Amino acid sequence: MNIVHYTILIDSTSQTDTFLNLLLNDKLLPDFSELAGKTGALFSSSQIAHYLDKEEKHGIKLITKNTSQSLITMSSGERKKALLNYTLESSPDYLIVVNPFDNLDYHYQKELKGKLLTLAADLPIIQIINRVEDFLPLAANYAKLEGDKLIHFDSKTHLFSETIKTKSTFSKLNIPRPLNAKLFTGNNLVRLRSVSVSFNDKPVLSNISWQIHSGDFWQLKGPNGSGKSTLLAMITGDSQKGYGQELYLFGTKKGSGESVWDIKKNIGYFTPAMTDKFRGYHTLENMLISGLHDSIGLYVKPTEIEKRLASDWLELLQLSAKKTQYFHQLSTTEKRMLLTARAMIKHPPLLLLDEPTSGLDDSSALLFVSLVNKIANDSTTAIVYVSHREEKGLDPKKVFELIPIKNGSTGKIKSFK
Ligand SMILES: Nc1ncnc2c1ncn2[C@@H]1O[C@H](COP(=O)(O)OP(=O)(O)OP(=O)(O)O)[C@@H](O)[C@H]1O
Repeated sequence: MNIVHYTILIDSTSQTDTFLNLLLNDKLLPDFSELAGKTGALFSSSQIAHYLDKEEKHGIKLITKNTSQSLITMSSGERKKALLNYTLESSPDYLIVVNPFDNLDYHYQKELKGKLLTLAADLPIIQIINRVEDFLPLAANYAKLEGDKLIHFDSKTHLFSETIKTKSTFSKLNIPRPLNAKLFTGNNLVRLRSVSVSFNDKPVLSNISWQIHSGDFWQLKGPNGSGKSTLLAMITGDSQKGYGQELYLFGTKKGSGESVWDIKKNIGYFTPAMTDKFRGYHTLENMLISGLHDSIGLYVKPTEIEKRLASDWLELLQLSAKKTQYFHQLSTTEKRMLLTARAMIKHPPLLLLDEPTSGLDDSSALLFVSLVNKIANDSTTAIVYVSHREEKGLDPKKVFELIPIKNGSTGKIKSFK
């Protein structure tokens, strides 16, 4: 049997959800005529979000029915593994994989690549990717999704030459100065000494010691399940695991009467999942100003000074022309840049960026990274950037790497100075 595969390149203009919907409902004939009447299965982060929502809302176990853990408590890599097993159980006629290697560590990427290549002997695979390095070598039909249009290419080389079009980087403008805010001004932002964490007797972090100082630029690395999110949750005050341990946040020992708000006001935070929280009609200006008030929408009338500050940020992001547009009208890349600017607008002592480029194409990732480097250069805000990828152009000064061993991960520091 001659199996037909597809490779489809996407970027921040692609209307991927609409495309997938049409494809799965047989509405993309004649392009995919050999799939007509067949049942496809989807392996994507949107499916994980769908099942997270379903399992939470209805208190049922779907993709986690064979495990003792709920989906919400799993690490991103563990969720992807669970989704793949669940998807393949339904014996689909064809498989759509969207950015399958995002959020996965090197070893699981390799394992998944092998698995998909084996499956491809019998199962048509439609790979939808935005990073050239994620290309799975399948003899395939090649196309690019531009907006809602599928443009066909006769070879992989022609398709990928499309991605080399680099977008402009930032102007020489400095990042706008903050307004006066009562934030922590000390040098020792975060200090952990021999901190350990277990979940239900499963050790995750073992004897972690780490200090984050004002102006630091860290990359936080470690394989799937090594405890990166667990560590971040302790720093943001979202985990109770730090109580009774040597964990100091912004000059205060964890558990000495501080509120979560005392911690959070000193932290700017961005992770791609946040984009979905802003569903209403928020103008770009209001979105930015809401970062000064730590609110999701803006519920107070902005002052002229706040408006001026928002306008300066929009100029830096080259979004001034879209000032009166709504957030949901922006491209994926623009949304991420705006939410990062929102996290940074008050120049918090600490900025946490959790896999901020996952799901971005190569040139968008480069643009995003240049914003992060600019923030690092133009401010005293310390940055912690979590990423599995060796992010091209990213310029951290130190790396904190979690190394899993039997009793939980230990931390290793690498400094580039
Ligand atoms: N509430 C919880 N209950 C049980 N186990 C948990 C809980 N939270 C985290 N874990 C487990 O702790 C381990 C570390 O998870 P964490 O999410 O911190 O890893 P990570 O390094 O961020 O991984 P990834 O790169 O896959 O996102 C995982 O094995 C996870 O299943």
